[in-house]
Amino acid sequence: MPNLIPTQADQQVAQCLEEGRSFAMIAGAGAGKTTSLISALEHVRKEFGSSLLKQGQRVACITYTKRAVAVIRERLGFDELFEVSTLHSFLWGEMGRFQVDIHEALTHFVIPKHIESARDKDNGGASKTAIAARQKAEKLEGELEALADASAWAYDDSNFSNFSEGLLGHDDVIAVAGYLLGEKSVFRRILGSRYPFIFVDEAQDTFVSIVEGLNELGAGVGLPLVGYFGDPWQQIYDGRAGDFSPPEEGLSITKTENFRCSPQVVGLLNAFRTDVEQVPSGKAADIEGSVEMVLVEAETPEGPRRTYTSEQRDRALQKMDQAIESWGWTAREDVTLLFLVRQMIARRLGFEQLNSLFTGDFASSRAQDDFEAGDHVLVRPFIKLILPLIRAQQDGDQRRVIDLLRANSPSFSADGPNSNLSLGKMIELSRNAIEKLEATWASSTVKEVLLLAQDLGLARMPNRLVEHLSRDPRSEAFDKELHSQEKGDWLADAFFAMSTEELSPYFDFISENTPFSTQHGVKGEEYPNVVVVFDDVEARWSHYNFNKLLTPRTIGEPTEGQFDRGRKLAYVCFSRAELNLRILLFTPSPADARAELLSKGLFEDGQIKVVSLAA
Ligand SMILES: Nc1ncnc2c1ncn2[C@@H]1O[C@H](COP(=O)(O)OP(=O)(O)OP(=O)(O)O)[C@@H](O)[C@H]1O
Repeated sequence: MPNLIPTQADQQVAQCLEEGRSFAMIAGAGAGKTTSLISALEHVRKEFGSSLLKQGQRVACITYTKRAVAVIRERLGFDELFEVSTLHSFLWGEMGRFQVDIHEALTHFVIPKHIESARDKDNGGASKTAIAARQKAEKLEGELEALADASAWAYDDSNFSNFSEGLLGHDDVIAVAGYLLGEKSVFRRILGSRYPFIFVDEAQDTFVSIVEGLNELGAGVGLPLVGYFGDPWQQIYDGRAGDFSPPEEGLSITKTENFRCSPQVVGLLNAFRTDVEQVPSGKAADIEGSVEMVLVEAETPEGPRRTYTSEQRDRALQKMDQAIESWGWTAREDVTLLFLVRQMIARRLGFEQLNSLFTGDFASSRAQDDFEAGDHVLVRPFIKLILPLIRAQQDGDQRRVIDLLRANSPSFSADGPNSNLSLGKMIELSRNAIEKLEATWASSTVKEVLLLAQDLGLARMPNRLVEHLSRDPRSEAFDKELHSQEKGDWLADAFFAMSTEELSPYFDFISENTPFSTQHGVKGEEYPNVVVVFDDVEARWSHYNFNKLLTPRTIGEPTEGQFDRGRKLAYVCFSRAELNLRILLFTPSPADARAELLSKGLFEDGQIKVVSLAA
């Protein structure tokens, strides 16, 4: 990267690398943690690279997302010296050979723990929860018994394990790895000799048992060395290491620069967070930005389960629009709006029913996650092919139409039935097919469109989807407990019966073509102008309460969980702004909230505006 400003924290890291001393770099938002990580890796390459390679050793760099893996690999020039992977794939790659130990971990530790937690939920009574927990425990006990001679374990890139088939899901890979790192010194020794340098990016999001195991590996001075980079205040998912520390005799390093945010935004970050005092640095230090808080009087929710009705949601959005207009930010492309929940975004963009369906009773938490990622089996053909095709056709982009079809469509793929046609003929055929699809789109149900796409051989249909399409709709009334394993059928039936109208705005949101994002979805991002919208009515009450977090004297004290989760999420959101930050808080008592915020010194008088309902 050009014009990198050297920092004291990076010098301390370099010193640790020379001494073989483990370390943990704690750095606030915008500090350039990725830059520090890359310079550490480059330092190791320069000083120790050739001797490591001679001894068949490599450098491990564990990061959080597949996207980060790609970025780091590229920045290192795809050098074989480095093993850059996500945590799960790194761990599985190293432990997959230890089949006997995996078996021991599962039978002695992992499955018994699952059984224990199911038994804890069973009070011996006849409630549905107790019965379901009992059944789960019995099923697991049966599986555990049948495992006696199972030998081959594989990692199944999914949320759940299937023990009887020898498949481990995400969580259990972590649990097994934690056991091996903690209990099996041979495993630890081999890991340390294969990777004398192990770096962990986003360490706050690593699992506690893994940090504990790595800390044992990297303890003392000399190799192997473990280096963490992270920020405890940016741990926004539950059950992660959060407050990580270096291995024994390792060095804690604090990086105080903020290269991203204007001094005004850094001012708020420093008032909000007291463990690291950041210094505006580099080019950002010379920028003139701004921070403003708008307190909007919130309506009392009148919808089911203390939520807004659609009309109330619209009125809240209108208030937001007024505020945006008052800043002169309406319809600007350089403004990003961050919401806690998607329902508000879905209402605004026009996919509210779709969003409700995939967050409602018929959706498992996995179904919801997949929907949020645009990768649920029911929506996948629309997101991967049908909508991109229609858009490309509307834009007259024939090249893209053909590329999409070649990559995704059974009829037009390289080994498909039309593969030997001339390009002209392909274009003609595809145009006919897409025109048919477009004509059907406006007046048909989702199911009709899917069946047509299947008939035309346009979209590759996942097996689960084909099964749903070919069965009759479920006729019995849905029972939450009775049908908990089959609720996907009701989800599919309801989805198939919808019109296609909401799919297009959902596609735009998923493709990041709108100014909206969720607060959880913006980790690691940076935007010039940010509006953070806090509306507790829209939040899950037990998890987040931003009124209690920011104005406890006015609204009441948050629970420990609300406090901890809320302040980290708020910090992540505030710190995305490079230039200007706006915070919109819906509060039942704007005047009192204003007084409290001023007394806390988070904002100055001119930075807080109040909008009351009568306005
Ligand atoms: N040493 C440096 N000199 C100048 N600019 C830097 C330096 N390090 C990082 N930057 C710039 O600062 C910005 C923030 O860096 P980066 O996104 O890596 O921070 P981060 O610590 O990962 O932040 P966060 O934890 O908030 O996601 C980027 O625009 C990056 O290019």
